[in-house]
Amino acid sequence: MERKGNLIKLTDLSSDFIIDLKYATPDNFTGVQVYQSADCWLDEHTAQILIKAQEIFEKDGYRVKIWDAYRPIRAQKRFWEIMPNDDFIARPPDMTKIKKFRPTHMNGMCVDVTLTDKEGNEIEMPSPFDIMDERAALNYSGHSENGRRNGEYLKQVMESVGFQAYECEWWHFYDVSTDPAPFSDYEI
Ligand SMILES: C[C@@H](N)C(=O)N[C@H](C)C(=O)O
Ligand SMILES: [Zn+2]
Repeated sequence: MERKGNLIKLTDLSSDFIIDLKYATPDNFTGVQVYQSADCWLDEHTAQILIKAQEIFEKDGYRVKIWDAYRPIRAQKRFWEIMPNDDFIARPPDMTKIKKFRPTHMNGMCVDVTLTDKEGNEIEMPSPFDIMDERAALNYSGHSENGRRNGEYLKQVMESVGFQAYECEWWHFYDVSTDPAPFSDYEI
């Protein structure tokens, strides 16, 4: 199995996911392709609990689509330059000073996900991905009933396996059930 530090390629563990990394295409808030490849790298523990979630979703008739997983520090810096807003972008670290790590995309311990039906059609969710305003929050009052219910179901299953939802972005989940790995800057 190919590895980069704590990271593994999700497709080496499972072929059940729909991998659609938005930052490997120009179809994202930056308007340009940021990653060189569409390979989905994750911390190994994070991948294992995501597979547990996927098994639950599959029993309920859904598939998991992944919009983002491991994100190198260099990409996080680019995102922050474009959108320096703590609600929607994690502040890039000063790696010369950092002493304690936490789950982020920069150690492959966060995922941005949605759900599809068995045929791969996205189901209705609270908002489009990376909308970066109050509509991204699951508790925004203007969502459709169906979108809100599906967002709550996504959150409930993800939290049942060891992720924590992020209140400002319904699609973003932290692996809070293991020790955080160091951030890294592998080219992907
Ligand atoms: C940029 C967005 N998809 C995202 O992942 N935001 C969180 C807060 C992050 O940058 O870690
Ligand atoms: Zn995210």
